[in-house]
Amino acid sequence: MRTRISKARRLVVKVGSALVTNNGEGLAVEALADWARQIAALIADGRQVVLVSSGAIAAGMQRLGWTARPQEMHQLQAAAAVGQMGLAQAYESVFAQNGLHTAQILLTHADLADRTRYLNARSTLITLLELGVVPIINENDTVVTDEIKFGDNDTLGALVANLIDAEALIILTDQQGLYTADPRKDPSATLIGEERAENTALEAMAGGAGSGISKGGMITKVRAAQRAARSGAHTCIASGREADALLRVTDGKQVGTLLYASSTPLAARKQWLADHLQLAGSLILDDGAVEALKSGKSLLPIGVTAVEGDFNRGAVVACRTPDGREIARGLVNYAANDARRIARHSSAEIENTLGYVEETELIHRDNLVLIG
Ligand SMILES: Nc1ncnc2c1ncn2[C@@H]1O[C@H](COP(=O)(O)OP(=O)(O)O)[C@@H](O)[C@H]1O
Ligand SMILES: N[C@@H](CCC(=O)OP(=O)(O)O)C(=O)O
Repeated sequence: MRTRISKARRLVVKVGSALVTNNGEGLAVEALADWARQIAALIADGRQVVLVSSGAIAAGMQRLGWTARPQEMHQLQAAAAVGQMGLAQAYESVFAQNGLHTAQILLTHADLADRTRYLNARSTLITLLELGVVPIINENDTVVTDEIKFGDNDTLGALVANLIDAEALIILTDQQGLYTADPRKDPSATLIGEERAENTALEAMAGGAGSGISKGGMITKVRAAQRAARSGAHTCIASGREADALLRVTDGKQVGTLLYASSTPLAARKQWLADHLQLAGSLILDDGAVEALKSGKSLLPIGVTAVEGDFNRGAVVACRTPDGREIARGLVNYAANDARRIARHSSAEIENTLGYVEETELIHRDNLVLIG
């Protein structure tokens, strides 16, 4: 089972507030430097890593000299804005020592719920990974209200894993992994080695946060693993204080708790598309494009003869034969009006026609599933 995680090429690593800020005492620069060293080794090994880091509020509180976490939203937001500066500076510097660039990405729930913004965030992250940059993500605490909040970064980590089709989510925390009960409260609790992420019995074992500065606790980590599994990612919950934790987990060693997914990211993505009920429109293909799709290729604008409906970039649309039969469906890279303008044109003509190029394909083959 552990070999599944050792094979992962694209990883999301999440580090919690308690670890990042030495239990709220200030940024744990040595710990950050140690994760940067391990992440650099993973990248040198040909892997891609996104880091989701908490700690802005705790670091901000420390900088402002506040000893208790404030209740009021605007004070938390102010602390996060102050702390995020320190967090970004510290990461920039520890990754630079390993010859790596970092990129700061602050997200809200609304960014991932909106199809267009979702695709934009996905493209940006994947571009950064291909450039060998380490994206460092946190919730955009300054603008969040309850409706657009992830609330905890375990959920954010899982959504990022969904977003970029990561094969693994590694959650580093202040415990060795998931225990049968909260070890702070029940000394007889034992560590779970591995379990299917979808096993709902896990939720009953997991409790809330362990310290005043953290948000989620173990329950959000278990739910994050379930969410990550939906897009085919395995989750490992491990101690961020253990030497070489990231390297050992990705080497397939028995570290922490492995909550494994039952399908692969690509299979899960295609299943999600196949199950999609609401189609926002249709693309009518010529015979050549029908054949291309059947042989596993992407859909290029040149093979589309007509565009039906009104949809945005990122919508799920049907691909139909000239006589109207649905043969595939997928996530479209251009809004309906732009798709109409580039239909029947070669990909090289997209820029002249629209004045910009989003992607050379109308639908990429990873975002396309054959029907019937
Ligand atoms: N079943 C469990 N196994 C391990 N830890 C648990 C469990 N239930 C609750 N916890 C608590 O969850 C804490 C980790 O979550 P949290 O405090 O949110 O940390 P982080 O900042 O890393 O997200 C642990 O310190 C522990 O007290
Ligand atoms: N965005 C917040 C993260 C809060 C949070 O989820 O913390 P944790 O439970 O420690 O992962 C911050 O940076 O302080």
